[in-house]
Amino acid sequence: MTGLPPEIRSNVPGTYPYGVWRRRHPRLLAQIRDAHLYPPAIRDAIDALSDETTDGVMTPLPRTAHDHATWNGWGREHFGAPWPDAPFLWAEAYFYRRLLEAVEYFRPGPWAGVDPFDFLKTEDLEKYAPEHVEGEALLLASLWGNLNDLGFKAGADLPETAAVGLVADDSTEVWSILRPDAGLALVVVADNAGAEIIADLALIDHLLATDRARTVTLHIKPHPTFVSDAVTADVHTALRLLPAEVTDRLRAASAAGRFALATHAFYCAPYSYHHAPADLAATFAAADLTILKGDLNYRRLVGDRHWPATTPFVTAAAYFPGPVVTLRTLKSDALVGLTEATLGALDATGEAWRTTATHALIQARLAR
Ligand SMILES: O=P(O)(O)OC[C@@]1(O)O[C@H](CO)[C@@H](O)[C@@H]1O
Repeated sequence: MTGLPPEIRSNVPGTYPYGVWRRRHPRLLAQIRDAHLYPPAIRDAIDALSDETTDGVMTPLPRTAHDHATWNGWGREHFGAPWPDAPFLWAEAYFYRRLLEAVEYFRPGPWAGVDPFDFLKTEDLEKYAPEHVEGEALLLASLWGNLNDLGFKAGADLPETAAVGLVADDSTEVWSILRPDAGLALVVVADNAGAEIIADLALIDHLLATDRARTVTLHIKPHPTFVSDAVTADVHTALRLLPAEVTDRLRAASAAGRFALATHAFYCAPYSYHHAPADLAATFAAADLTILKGDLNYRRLVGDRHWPATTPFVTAAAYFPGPVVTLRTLKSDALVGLTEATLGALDATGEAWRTTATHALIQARLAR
């Protein structure tokens, strides 16, 4: 892509993405290895991935992988070099694909289709306490639900700081188009399972019940990735935990064709939405509004790049095929749309406010 700032890479010691490769991923891999009855071959494959990603060079998927050719094409320029030298977004997406290979997720046998992150999702849900939220607060509940990111928590190097506040807030504009009886066709691109998808479903129910939305399509991941990203099974788990009346309305909306799940292989591809394939771009273009949830979707929306944080959001999101709003807690470096005053005040705190999920944002580009 021309005219965009340089991509964020993870090869600079002391930076946030550097720590993801040095600390978060090795810890996560060891947890996954030890939580399952994996045979020695799988345990060794997980350990080999840990060694490769920390001190080795990136290697391709085996020829037996169904998507070997696709990843080979995408990865040609990165294979043979240390993992942190590749763009951070690229390398993380490939890391999660390689993990599924190590645990034989796509291979016929006892581990086929077994979500390697399920034990973390289950453990987390045991702590879930339902909250009663109504009206416009549902948007904020869905936003802060994004704290429920188990990949992020696997870092375990988080400060015990409570949520502080919004660094940008376009919610008034968003509610002005999400008005009662607006009858919009919405796409919601989900992020995490557990408390986040539960809050998303509660918001979706409200939008459908008030006919703000005529239809909602909830886009989820085609297979497990980024630890807690929601797949179909996680939506079904969430339906069991929502109040019965919400679940009943969502089931009725689904039966009536007003609420549907969708997915796309591109959601696990290592690229920003600038590279969305034509069919997915057409889906975004056809929607009256796309709601993108979470940090990773934000990085994929604006591009995981060294943007000056005061770049207007509408400039960074200008290319997106239709009206878009992003609900994100700040867990990585990419950031646009701040005023000079906000940026100055946050930087003056001396805190790692961009990457510790203490802050969040609601940014929208509603014009076509
Ligand atoms: O998309 P989410 O769940 O909000 O966050 C994804 C995430 O955990 O992955 C990256 C680091 O590995 C960061 O972008 C972020 O912390």
